[in-house]
This record gives sequence, C-alpha cells and structure tokens, in this order.
Amino acid sequence: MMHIPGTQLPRTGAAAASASSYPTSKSEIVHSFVRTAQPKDIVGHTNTQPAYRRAHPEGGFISPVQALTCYLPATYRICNPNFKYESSRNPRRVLTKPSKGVKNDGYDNEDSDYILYVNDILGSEEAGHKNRYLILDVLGQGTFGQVVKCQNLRTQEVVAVKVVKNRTAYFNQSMMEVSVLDLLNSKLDKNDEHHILRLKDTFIHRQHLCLVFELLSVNLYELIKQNQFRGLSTTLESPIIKVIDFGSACDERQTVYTYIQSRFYRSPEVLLLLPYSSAIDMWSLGCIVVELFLGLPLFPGSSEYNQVARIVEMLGLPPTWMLEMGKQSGEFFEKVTDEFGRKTYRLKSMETYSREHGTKEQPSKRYFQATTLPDIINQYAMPRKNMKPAEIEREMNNRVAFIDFVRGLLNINPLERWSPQQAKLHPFITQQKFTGPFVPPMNLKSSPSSGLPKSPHPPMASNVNQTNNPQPISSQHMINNPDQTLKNKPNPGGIPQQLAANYQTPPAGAYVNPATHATQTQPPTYSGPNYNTNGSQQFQQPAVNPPPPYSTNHTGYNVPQASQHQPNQQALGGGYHTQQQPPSLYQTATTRAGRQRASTIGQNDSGIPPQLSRHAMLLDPNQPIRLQPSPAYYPPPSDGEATSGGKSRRRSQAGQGGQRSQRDFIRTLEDRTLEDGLFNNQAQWQ
Ligand SMILES: Nc1ncnc2c1ncn2[C@@H]1O[C@H](COP(=O)(O)OP(=O)(O)OP(=O)(O)O)[C@@H](O)[C@H]1O
Repeated sequence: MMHIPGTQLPRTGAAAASASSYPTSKSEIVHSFVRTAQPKDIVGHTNTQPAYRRAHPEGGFISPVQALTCYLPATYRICNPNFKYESSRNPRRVLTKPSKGVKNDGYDNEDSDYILYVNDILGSEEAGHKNRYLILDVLGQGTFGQVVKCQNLRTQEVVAVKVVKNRTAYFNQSMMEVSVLDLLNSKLDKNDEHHILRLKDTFIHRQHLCLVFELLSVNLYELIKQNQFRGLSTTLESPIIKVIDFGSACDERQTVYTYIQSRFYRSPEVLLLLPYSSAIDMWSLGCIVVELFLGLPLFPGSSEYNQVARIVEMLGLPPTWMLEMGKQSGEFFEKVTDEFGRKTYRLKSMETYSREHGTKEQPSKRYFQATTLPDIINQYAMPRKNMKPAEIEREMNNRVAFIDFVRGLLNINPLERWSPQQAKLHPFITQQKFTGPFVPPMNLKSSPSSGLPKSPHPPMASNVNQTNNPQPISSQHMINNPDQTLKNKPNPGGIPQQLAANYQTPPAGAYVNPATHATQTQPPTYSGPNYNTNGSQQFQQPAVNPPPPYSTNHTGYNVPQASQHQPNQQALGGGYHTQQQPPSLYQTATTRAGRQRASTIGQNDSGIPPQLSRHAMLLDPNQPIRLQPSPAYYPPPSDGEATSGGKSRRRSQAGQGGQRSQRDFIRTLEDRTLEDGLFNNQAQWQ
C-alpha cells in the first residue's frame, strides 16, 4: 500500500479488521465486525462518502492514490477545466540519432534511418500482415540500420527487429540477408542445431525493410568488454553462441565484391586482392578465437598497410604465388634483387608506403611482449589467481591444442587453410585428448569454387620455395617441438608441387618433425611454467625494445633464408608486374570489376517473401539487384549518384578519407573496436 503524506486512509470490512493494530486517528472511519445474536440486532447502515474520495462515474469511489495515478488526467481537468490530455503530445524517448526527421515525410533522419521511439509500433503497411511490434529498447546499430528490442503484440514474444535504412542499396543488400537466412533456416538448419540466427518475420514499415530475428544476448565484443578486455579461459564451458549478420553473405560462386571483411579480420587474399573463397571466413574465425582468448584483437591494423604488416610480422611473407597474383600486392610489397641476383619480395617500408599513398602510417603498437603466436598464447596470464597445479596443467595442455587449432586457421595460404569440415575434427573442438599436431583428412577440403584454384595450382607454384616465408605460425616455437612447420601437412589441393613433395601424411597418432621429416611418436605437451601467473596483470607490458619502424633497408621479417626461384612471369600473366601478358586463369578469375553477376534474389526459390520482392522492384525497377557493391564495404552513394570503380574507391579510402558517409562507414565498420574499446582503454595496456 502506498502512503500519501497528509492523507488518511479509511478502512472498511475485513481489511480493516485484519489491520486493526494499525494506529488510527479520530477522523478515520473504521468498520469492524460485530457478532449479533438475533436478526433484529442487524441495523441497516448507509456509508457516508469517505473523506478525500471522489465518486467514480461508474459507481463507488476513487481513492486518492487512484486519483493521482490512473485518473490523473481527470483530476487535472477538475482542477483546470481547460486542460485536455492527448497521448500524442507525450514526450517520447527517441532511440535514433540524429533524431531530426528530414527525409521520408519526417520519419527518417539525414542518414535515412527511421526515427525510432520507445513504445511506438512497427508493423507492416501490407494488408494481411498480422504482426505488430511494440518498440522496447535499442539493441545495436550497424551499417545497414538499427536493431531494436520489440514485443510482438500478437504472440507477446520479445524479438530483435533490424530496421534497415531507407535506401535502395541497403534495401537490396538486406534482401540478400533475408534470402541467405531463409535458406539456412528452412533448408540447411531446419532444427536450429547449427547456431544460426533464426529469421522470424519480414515486413516493410514506412519504406523500411524490417527483419524480425530471435532475440539474443550481448555480442562477443560486449562480452569481452564486460570482462575488461581480458580473455576467456580455454577450459570455460562455452555459452551458446549464434552467428548473426548475414548482410554481406554471398554464394561462393558469386564473389562480387573485392573490398570485404572488417579490417582486423580481413584475410590475406582479400588484402592482396586475390580471388577468394569461403576460406576467408576461416581466417576471420582464427582471428576471432584468438581474440576471445587474449581479449584483444590479434591483428588490430590501423590501415590496410598496417594490417598486412602485422600479419607479415607474425606469420611471415605470403607465398610467392599470392604476391605474384594479388592485384593489390604491389601496393604493399616490392620486388628486390638480392646479392646473388635473385628476385624476391619484401614488405614496403612504412615510409615508402606512406610516400606512395599519401598516408601517415604509424608503427604498429604492440600489446604483447612475445612475438610469435604460440609464445603469446603460452605466456598469457592464467584465467584465475591461485590455480592448483593440476588446473594450470589442464589449462596449458588446452593451450597446446588451441595453438595447433589456430595454426590451421591462420594459414596465410588459403589453399592450405583448413576448411570448416576439417577444423571441426580438431581435438580442441571435439574435446578429445590432443596427441600431436592435427593432420586433417584431405578429402574434407572444401572445393574452392570461386576464383581460387583447385587444380592445377598456380603455374609458378613449382618454382616457389616456401622458405621465403621465414616464420610461418607453425614454424614458430611450439612447446617441446620447436621445429614444426607447415610442411608436416599432406598436400592440399592446389598447393605448389614442390611444396607438396614436402608434405607427408604421417601415420595416425604420430606426427612429423618437418625439419627432419622423421615421424615421431611423442606429442608436444606442456612442460613447465612459461606463462604469466599473475591473474590480475592480464595485459603484458609492451616489448622492452619495440620493433624499429620499417625502413627501406628493412631486413627484419621478410628476407628469404634460402634460394628462391623466380616465378614464371609468362605463365602467371602478371597480376603484379607483367600487364602485357595474355590473361591467365587467375587473371580471368580476378576480373570482377564491372562484370555483371546474375541476381540471386530474383530467383523463385530465393525464399524472399513475394511482397518484399515486389517492393524491391518498386523501389527502383531499373536497378538490378546486387549490382552495387555491398554497403557494408562501400558506403552507397545517395540514390541516383554514380558509382565508381572498386579499386579506385579502395585506394581513395586508404588515402584521403573521402566523403562524410565514407568516414562514417569506416568509423562504423572498422574502427568501432578501436574507438569503443581499445582507444578508451589504452591506459591498461600502453
Ligand atoms: N538477434 C539479435 N539479438 C540481439 N542483438 C542483436 C541481434 N541482431 C543484432 N543485434 C545487435 O545489433 C548489432 C547490429 O546488428 P547487425 O550486425 O546485424 O547489423 P548490421 O547493420 O548488419 O551491422 P554491420 O555493420 O555489422 O553489417 C549487433 O552488433 C548486435 O549487437
């Protein structure tokens, strides 16, 4: 019961009887039960109007509490007959920024985002669409639009609704998300067993495409942030994680866009502008699992150049065929002749790159003292203080398996990188005992159906000596087995033949020391404390001697140790240097700019609800769907504005910064982590 100062509460009946111990004053009307012996003792009694209560039009009385709550507008009107209540004049909590309505009859802001208010209703304008959604709160903001928590007013279910920007390009690309999710939900993951977000409904609200998803908890970035950017233990029971945001998903046979993936997680082949396949996602997965372990991104590149530099610094140079074939290799790497007259590659110095591209490249900030991934992982602080020796041993053994797992994902060469089918057999995933470097079955290699070669491998491949990759992840120090390199793997489809000769499939349960090619039976195990036991000091001090800035005489990371054969330029077709050569298989595969692709969402079996397809056509019937680059990576121009070629955009972005929308895009997509988490937390790990 509420107590209202200055009022007295009359009590009646049983309530009053049970509350008879309450202190009362003379003015209170207190009724009590009185035992009667005969019917004639019952005397009729009419209640007088209780004090401070006004009559209810439908009978009874309105209590002071009711008068000041649910009957407040009427109470006001009694006090001031001119007062008129209109719910539309209530102040509404706005969830969208900027909140000024300048487009779409004032419903959209300048960014074409629908201006969302708490308690507003989202619902289809299409006749026959039954679901209406009450807006409760904001969940997130992405490149494509806003995601809000809503309640389905019919089913009462609480859901997440993505309200896509009111622009053709965003609309069209989001239709792709509908199409992909529909395929996954209805055909490939019917029983919701594969951790893929469920799409529940789609509709158009005031020209905005709305996607209704099941409601999930925080995203992984928030999870790490809530953990103060400390990594998660490998022994933790993993929570249920679902994959969301298929806004930039595409069919492997339709790899239309070249400038894709968030920078930190961008694969080497995308950085070098090579044809790509689903292997790019395995690279990103590698980056993400390491980030979950370390609490910080593994390759937090501040620019594309810095991204490449960080990868090369840790994993060595990409194989020569990638440098030869990559349309953008020449931006980052230069060919040099060594003292023996042999041609080789090296990373351009920071100064050279900055000069050539008009950028101000900064030396990479380092967050871990160790330089190799196995060392960084092994030396990372224990998840808790005062762990028992057995717990420490378990954690360290898990880390050995984890390092081996990551080795398969963070392979610069996409042709050698493990496929999902291979990776999921790794003991780190299956939770089997880790007995030595995992050699995945080669029949589970996913076929590189987009540009990457399956067979034959790159023409120059047999001429390449992998030793130009002086420190691949797997050749870095591994516990008890410092000599391991990638060469202990069987020949995956399409890798250079000469390399293939180095690959041997070891017998089950054994592993190969690639330096000697001897099969060994002892697996690597954790031996001895080579880690930081100070649980509170998760962030290691920067290296005492940070690496020198890249110089033109740089001999640090990239100079091959052994002889290299010059690649066969004629056969290559010279994505890098020899533009006059006839186009090769690889050139053909990389000729994507300007090539019109078949639409994937106009197809009958696309899973797009017909009313959405109709709406898409109405928006701009002359604009083929998916001709424009993904808005996730190229900020789409204002509707009607011309689109320029991919590569020049890419360069201009790296260089001058471009338009405001471009800056917004970069901020949203790539620097979100840096601005939000890293830069704000610099003090912790500088
Ligand atoms: N189903 C969901 N449940 C809870 N939160 C969600 C859900 N879907 C999205 N979010 C939140 O909204 C944010 C933006 O969603 P999403 O990444 O799908 O949007 P986007 O516009 O496609 O963004 P991006 O710029 O990453 O392409 C997510 O990071 C997440 O925090």
